[in-house]
Amino acid sequence: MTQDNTFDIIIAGGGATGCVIAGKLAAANAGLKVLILEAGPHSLNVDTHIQPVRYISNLMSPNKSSKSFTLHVSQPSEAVANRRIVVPAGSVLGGGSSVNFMVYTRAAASDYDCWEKIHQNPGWGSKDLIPLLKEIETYTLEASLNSTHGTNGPIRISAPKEYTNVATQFLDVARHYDKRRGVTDDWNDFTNANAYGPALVELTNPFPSRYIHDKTGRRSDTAHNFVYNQADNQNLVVRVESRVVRVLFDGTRAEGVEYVAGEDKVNHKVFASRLVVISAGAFGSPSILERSGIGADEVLQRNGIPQLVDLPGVGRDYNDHNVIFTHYKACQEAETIDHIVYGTPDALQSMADSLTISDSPNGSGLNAGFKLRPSSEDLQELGPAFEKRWNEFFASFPDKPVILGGPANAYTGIGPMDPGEKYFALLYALLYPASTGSVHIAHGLDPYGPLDFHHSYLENEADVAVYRWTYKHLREIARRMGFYRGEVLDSHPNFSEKSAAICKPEDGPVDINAPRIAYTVEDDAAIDDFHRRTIGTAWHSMGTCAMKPRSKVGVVDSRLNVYGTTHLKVADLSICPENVGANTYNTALAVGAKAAMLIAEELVLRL
Ligand SMILES: Cc1cc2nc3c(=O)[nH]c(=O)nc-3n(C[C@H](O)[C@H](O)[C@H](O)COP(=O)(O)OP(=O)(O)OC[C@H]3O[C@@H](n4cnc5c(N)ncnc54)[C@H](O)[C@@H]3O)c2cc1C
Repeated sequence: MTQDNTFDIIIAGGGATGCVIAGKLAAANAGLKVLILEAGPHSLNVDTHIQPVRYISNLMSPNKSSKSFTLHVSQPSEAVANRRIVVPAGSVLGGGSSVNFMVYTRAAASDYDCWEKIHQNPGWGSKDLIPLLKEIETYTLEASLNSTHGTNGPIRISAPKEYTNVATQFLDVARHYDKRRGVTDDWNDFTNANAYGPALVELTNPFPSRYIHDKTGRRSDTAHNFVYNQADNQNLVVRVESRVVRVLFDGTRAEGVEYVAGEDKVNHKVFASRLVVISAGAFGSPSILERSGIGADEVLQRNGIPQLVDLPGVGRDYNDHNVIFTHYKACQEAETIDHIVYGTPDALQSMADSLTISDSPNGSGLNAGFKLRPSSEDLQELGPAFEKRWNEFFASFPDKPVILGGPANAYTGIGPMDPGEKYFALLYALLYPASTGSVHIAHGLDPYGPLDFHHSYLENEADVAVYRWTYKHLREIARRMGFYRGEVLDSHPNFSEKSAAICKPEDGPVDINAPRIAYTVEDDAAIDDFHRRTIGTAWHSMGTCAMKPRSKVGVVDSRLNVYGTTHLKVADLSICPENVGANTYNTALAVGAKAAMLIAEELVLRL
């Protein structure tokens, strides 16, 4: 063991959460030796990571598997028409924060309160986490600054100062068609859960606000804002392209980790005198635990790994937000970003400067959105399949939306586009899927081996019912929009030719007061079938090392300690004991800040 191989703290995984933990602790404690081991490459000043405009082309690039993403391929499932679903996870310093869509939404306060009260985690309620989230951000949208937003943190949130006409038209129709809900000026105060938002310039707090620096136009990731900004701190060490195999133990005390690095995959060992923190995300963290002998008996036996701690919760309760995209044809007046989504590298380069500035309306392609809860009338339509779920999970928590989504100013499907045509998409993501899946290792100690991954999308009829209701509701809004020219057939249900719901090209919209389309039982089956054939990930994986009592099959306690071990914590979205009603980067920031606090308390460090 050489001096170079001993650190105070080792962070296994330099993603959204890991960079916050490492950066905060290193910045406040000059002598503290912190090592980040990250499976992916550096992101320092790399265009595809810092220029917001490149996020879609980066994700859609055929080379995405090579560097900054790991593609997790699920087992086929009947509930999704026997497809295997691919879930890309960021694999680069900054993790998801360096590749994500930068959409800024925040959870419901009751999400964290349930973590605290129902799942018995003192210190994790909204009263504890909201102040941390306030501290971490600088929210640059002026007039609507409410008490939950911060003004002095490293993560800068901005909003476009102009909007595409697709966004404004969507919201205009929504506010006139769906008068019950209306348009709000702050989605992100932890309470607002049933409205469209807003994109109309007289309103002050547009949705989605973005994790984009208001002055530089750069992505607000955790790699640059917590780690690369400390380049002169010799005690904060980052080793990239270094994949952690397992934790090394002295008895049940974590004393270091084994990892492989470089083209030749050379094996290394490093040691932590004070703490090992696993922060490798919802796929990586349970895998590292299982390779370390911590997990369910049968999983470890299948992989020939001797058991150190019997912890059957490892890899269970995989959760995600899944998403559906429907596409509509638009007339030529619609402002879309198809040229960006499908742009050549040269075209992207020439647009990059102007499109990274915060004034750009088109930088993200998402300028409006909604968080919706069904009304009592809607609940009738949703029927018995959703009733139990509603009563048990949603009814007592008015801040929990059921579905989140919005219009995207582009064709984001995989089928051919007609050259010269314009499109918009309506996307909708289920926020608290009722069914949960699992992630386990399947190749022994091989850290590159594909995982045994079950997503569980649409395995519960309650989830199927919510999607069916949402499809119908959004189609009514789309067909009232002035730009609407009919549905793109291969991204809608295959209704029978005789159906009143059949999709076809149209010359223009229907009247705002037109009757709703009447769907038959066969039509409903076609909608469900469409959802099963097309549902995909919303890139929000979590829950596989849940913070719950051990008796309730938890993996870590409320101080993030792995049960049955010492000097070992897990800190990333794998610890979420239950889903949140928003995009998940914000919750990763909360977990990072809270973990840094807990570690500082225990190791008597400054923060
Ligand atoms: C394509 C995409 C779009 C998204 N869009 C949005 C959005 O618009 N808004 C939003 O709020 N959220 C969004 N998210 C979600 C958000 O980015 C994630 O929820 C968040 O990054 C999760 O943080 P984490 O720390 O749990 O994991 P990650 O950020 O995934 O970090 C885990 C890190 O661990 C590394 N790792 C894994 N295994 C190992 C190993 N064995 N050894 C070493 N390192 C390892 C990975 O390479 C990765 O860097 C998106 C995510 C993706 C992937």
